[in-house]
Amino acid sequence: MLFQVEMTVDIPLDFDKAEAERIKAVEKAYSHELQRSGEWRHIWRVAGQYANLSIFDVASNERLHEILMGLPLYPFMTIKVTPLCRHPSSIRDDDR
Ligand SMILES: O=C(O)CC1=CCC(=O)O1
Repeated sequence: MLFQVEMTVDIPLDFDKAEAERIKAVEKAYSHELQRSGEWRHIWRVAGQYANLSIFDVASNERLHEILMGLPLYPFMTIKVTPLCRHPSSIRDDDR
């Protein structure tokens, strides 16, 4: 099942800088692991914003929920999820 997920990050300006950098490093490792497994298929920076547009390919809604709840930056994020399905004009074999 494919989902577009937009994550917008908002870390308060007075939040401890070293702790923020630590959380971002853990977030990066978490993301890398899921990208290697294939569940986090794409991640793009939204130009001009501390936000990303990502594509997830997961087995269920519950699995997506589990992944998003596990994001180390989750407490600082606004998340928008859009379910996707194959477009009839797509020529890509992996657009399921
Ligand atoms: O910087 C972001 O957009 C938040 C984020 C998600 C995965 C990651 O490595 O950073």
